[in-house]
Amino acid sequence: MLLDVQDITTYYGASQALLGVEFRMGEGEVVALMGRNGMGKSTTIKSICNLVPPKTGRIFFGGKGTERMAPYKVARLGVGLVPEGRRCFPNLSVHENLVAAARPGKWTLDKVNALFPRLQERHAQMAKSLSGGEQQMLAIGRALMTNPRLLILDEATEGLAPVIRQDIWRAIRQLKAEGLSILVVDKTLSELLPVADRCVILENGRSVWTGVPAELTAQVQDRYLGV
Ligand SMILES: Nc1ncnc2c1ncn2[C@@H]1O[C@H](COP(=O)(O)OP(=O)(O)OP(=O)(O)O)[C@@H](O)[C@H]1O
Repeated sequence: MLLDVQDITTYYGASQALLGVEFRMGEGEVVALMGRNGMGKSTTIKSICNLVPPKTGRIFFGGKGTERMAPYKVARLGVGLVPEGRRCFPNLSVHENLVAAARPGKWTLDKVNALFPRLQERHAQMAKSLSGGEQQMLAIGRALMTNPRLLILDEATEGLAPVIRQDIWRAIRQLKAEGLSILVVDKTLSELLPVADRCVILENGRSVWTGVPAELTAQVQDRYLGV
């Protein structure tokens, strides 16, 4: 078991955002975390990273309980987060952004450059002058440079041009093929479902459905994803 989220509840001040989320991920699995807007997907991710620590429940990463662990320590255990809004260092170059994140492992500068040739072509450019899609690639590249055991992608393709989205989905498929464990939140089901091994659906801060993509019938989609 790589990640074991056990019945967590999470608050923002007095307001409760998660009322009981549980799911597990095995090594090498791609899990799609789904649900309508505001149902708790980002909060679940922030809870896993201890950016907003859960109040009750437990989270184990690689068998280790992460409660009271500082976010950087959770990252060091091997959780690589690409947060919503693709944060990079704006005044560092592409190259500097990537090497600043580096930790030893199979993901090197060369490998990231091969995954995203657009980044290689722009290695000396300041991150702030990249397009939104290129910044997203840089954010993913940075996370990979930490050589994570689990990559978390929160809306990594949102608001990007179609060609760039294709590049990012191609990269995600390649990462899966290489055996990387990925927890992914994304609204494009036509891309997400073929790559997912399993889906976890949240509703009002609770995990309410889990299954393989083939079980995600139109009925289930209507009920929980309501488009
Ligand atoms: N910083 C915050 N302070 C207070 N409440 C918050 C904060 N962030 C999120 N919430 C609330 O927590 C609940 C879950 O939000 P969350 O962002 O986790 O949902 P989500 O499923 O990721 O939605 P979206 O797809 O819209 O990002 C919502 O009711 C939201 O209003």
